[in-house]
Amino acid sequence: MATEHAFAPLKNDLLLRTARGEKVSRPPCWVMRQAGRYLPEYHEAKGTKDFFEYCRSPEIASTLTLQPIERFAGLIDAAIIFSDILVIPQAMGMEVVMVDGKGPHFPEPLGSPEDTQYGEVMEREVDVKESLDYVYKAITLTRQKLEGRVPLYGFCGAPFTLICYMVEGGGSKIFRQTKTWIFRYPEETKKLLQKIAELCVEYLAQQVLAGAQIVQVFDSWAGELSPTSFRTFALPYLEYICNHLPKRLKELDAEVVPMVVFAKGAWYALEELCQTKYNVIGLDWLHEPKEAYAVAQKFGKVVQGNADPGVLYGGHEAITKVVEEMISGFGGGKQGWIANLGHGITPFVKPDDLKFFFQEIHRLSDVHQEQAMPTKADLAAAEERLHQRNILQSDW
Ligand SMILES: Cc1c2[nH]c(c1CCC(=O)O)Cc1[nH]c(c(CCC(=O)O)c1C)Cc1[nH]c(c(CCC(=O)O)c1C)Cc1[nH]c(c(C)c1CCC(=O)O)C2
Repeated sequence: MATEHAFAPLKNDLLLRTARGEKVSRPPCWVMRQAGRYLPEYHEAKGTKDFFEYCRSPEIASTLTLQPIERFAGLIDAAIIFSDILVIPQAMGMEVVMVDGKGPHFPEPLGSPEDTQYGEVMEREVDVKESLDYVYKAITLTRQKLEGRVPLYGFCGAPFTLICYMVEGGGSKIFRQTKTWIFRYPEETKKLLQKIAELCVEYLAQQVLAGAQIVQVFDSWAGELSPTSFRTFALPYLEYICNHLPKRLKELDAEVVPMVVFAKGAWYALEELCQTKYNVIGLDWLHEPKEAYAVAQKFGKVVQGNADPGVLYGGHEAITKVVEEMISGFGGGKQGWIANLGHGITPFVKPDDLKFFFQEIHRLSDVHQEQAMPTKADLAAAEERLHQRNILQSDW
């Protein structure tokens, strides 16, 4: 095993054990975007600096990563490195700025494959090991500062979601450019997706070498695709990543860590995602916990999610109800479930309401009687419902 860095032993291994499918005493929890704008200490640390400037500073990135770990000490079971999915397009030579209150902006998005820019991007040699060195340094420093309190997630954006940003130039409502690319230029789109998938493998491998203990691939825009388009432009590249990362890690003499996939909005692809080599399948709140859990159990997969992030605006009673539904739906919470929101935490949430969400996960999983695992009849019923929904979807 590569011993490039010596880190303190892990004191809380609930999440890694759950990700590997083991039984645990309670469900591990964390939330996507847990280091972010809802935290007053985030704004304090950030000052007036540019977003990507503090992503590039290992000292600042590690400080921000640790903020929720310190605030929610004893309640939270994982850290996620403070960075952004758009560092890959940056490594590919594209300029990305973060506009306050608006989100990411590419001053020169990728034009059509008929432009010379496409050829340039395709031919450019990209060295993610060198150009994203600051991310690996931030990971190593964060592991040192964590002193084994909780494990650290590394992450990247999925190829499809990354090309959405690269061609749209930012967020979008109608995805005009993305849809033009996939429907008008499918072959060129696939070549670009493949190039990005290869970069993702190397980028995640380097994150693990630097100290990431689990990795997550965010396909945040998957839900913009039809099931057929998802199978053509998203799934094969998600699969490329999970099929190649373990091999690359072995080559580098690094530990093969658990892999998480989060394809937001792709509820129709749950079974297909369960058939990949990802260990954990991230769920958004379009999934009914009980139904998704039964499907995942059938394939021996762990799930992560899936409360509607909006419940954190709804006060204690609403939070308790959603947590109850998750715990009973996800088999009692002692195996096969990492508690999380169904997408990133949103601005304006009161940190104490997130704290209450975590406390309720601890409290209710403790009082919850050990549940029987789903029966064969439960599994068959869940499968039937899923097929019904797929049939309905293809009729639309
Ligand atoms: C789509 C996406 C992006 N970035 C990311 C995704 C995938 C997850 C998802 O779907 O939400 C991933 C991401 N971005 C950030 C993290 C940090 C780690 C964490 O706490 O989860 C992670 C895991 C920091 C961030 N990334 C961003 C902020 C806010 C920056 C600020 O205004 O201070 C943070 C803390 C900015 C960002 N970055 C991005 C957008 C669309 C925005 C603006 C909108 C928003 O803020 O929610 C791209």
